Amino acid sequence: MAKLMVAGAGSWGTALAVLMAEAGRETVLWCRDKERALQMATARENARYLGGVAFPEALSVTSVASDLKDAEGLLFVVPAQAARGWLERFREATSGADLPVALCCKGLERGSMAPMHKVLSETWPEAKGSVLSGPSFAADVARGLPTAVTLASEDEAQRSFWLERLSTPTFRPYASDDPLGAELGGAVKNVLAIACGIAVGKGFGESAKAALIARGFAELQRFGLAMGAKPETLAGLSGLGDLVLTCNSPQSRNFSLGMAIGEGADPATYLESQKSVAEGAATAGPLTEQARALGCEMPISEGVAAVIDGRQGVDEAIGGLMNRPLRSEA
Ligand SMILES: NC(=O)C1=CN([C@@H]2O[C@H](COP(=O)(O)OP(=O)(O)OC[C@H]3O[C@@H](n4cnc5c(N)ncnc54)[C@H](OP(=O)(O)O)[C@@H]3O)[C@@H](O)[C@H]2O)C=CC1
Ligand SMILES: O=C(CO)COP(=O)(O)O
Repeated sequence: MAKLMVAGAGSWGTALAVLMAEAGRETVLWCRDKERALQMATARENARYLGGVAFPEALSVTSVASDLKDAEGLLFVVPAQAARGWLERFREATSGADLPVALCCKGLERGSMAPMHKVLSETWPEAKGSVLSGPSFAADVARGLPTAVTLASEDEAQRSFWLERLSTPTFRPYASDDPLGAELGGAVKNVLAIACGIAVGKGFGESAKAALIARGFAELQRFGLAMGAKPETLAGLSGLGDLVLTCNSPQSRNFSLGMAIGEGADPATYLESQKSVAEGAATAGPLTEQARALGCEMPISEGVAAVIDGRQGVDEAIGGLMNRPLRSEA
């Protein structure tokens, strides 16, 4: 089997690269910073984002985008807001090759409101896009803990390509033909995890959190269906599965962001202090903008967007949610 490239040397890209290499697949991890790539290649670990996880022998590191020319597939793990520029660079580096690309980032692009597979088709139309999403903390996957995710593509050949390469004794991808649904679940759950974190940070207790997860899932479904996703995808690993994971653990950066806000932190100041990405913060705006355009009610996500953008304080946003007109649950 030829080698795979993983682009993006944050915690998730590194965990996926380690997973692939541990299973004996020749893997190259691309990092945008030349010096950091050299450091990782020498130290045989990514101390900045995934310290303590040794790089297997089959893993090499590069900062050269054109190394993708020697790869049979790309796992793209760059944060959503930076995806467009890097996809353009990778297309250029491969002269527009029709390469399998699995999109692993979870967010909507600010401005265009586009999901990542749309950004891929606009920037690199020859690429064969798939989506890898689902409940999977990088640290769990890198430690070899059992994990199940969704691998979605409309193209059967692409599903087979990735299922064969991604499955390991501890990592189980399930096939789906609904990349849009798989992507939207991952993008929306990040926004909802911020809301759950806020509730926990405020000390609201488990009942409030359960209510937010259930009403949040109603929002996720409403939005997903309005966008054209399949209901079974939204109720699967990449939707409900990832929502439950992310809304219940401080291991989640989105949940932790919410907790800090609930405890009184200023969102912008907190975000500036973090090296890790909390995708929900940037996705809340485009998500709610798109929802409004579709006439789709998302009051929890609206509250998160207002708090993140500084339009509302936390107490005002919570008051807004609790005082909405009474309605049916459906
Ligand atoms: N961590 C996880 O458990 C999971 C994460 N994901 C998704 O994976 C994606 C990547 O997140 P993750 O690996 O966690 O990231 P981390 O928070 O661990 O690290 C941030 C990464 O983003 C990079 N980055 C920041 N700004 C830019 C930019 N402008 N251009 C290119 N790269 C940039 C950083 O590079 P640098 O160090 O050079 O700044 C670094 O590699 C996200 O969409 C996330 O939602 C999905 C599933 C699980
Ligand atoms: O997507 C994730 C787990 O599936 C990781 O969530 P966070 O980005 O909130 O850490």
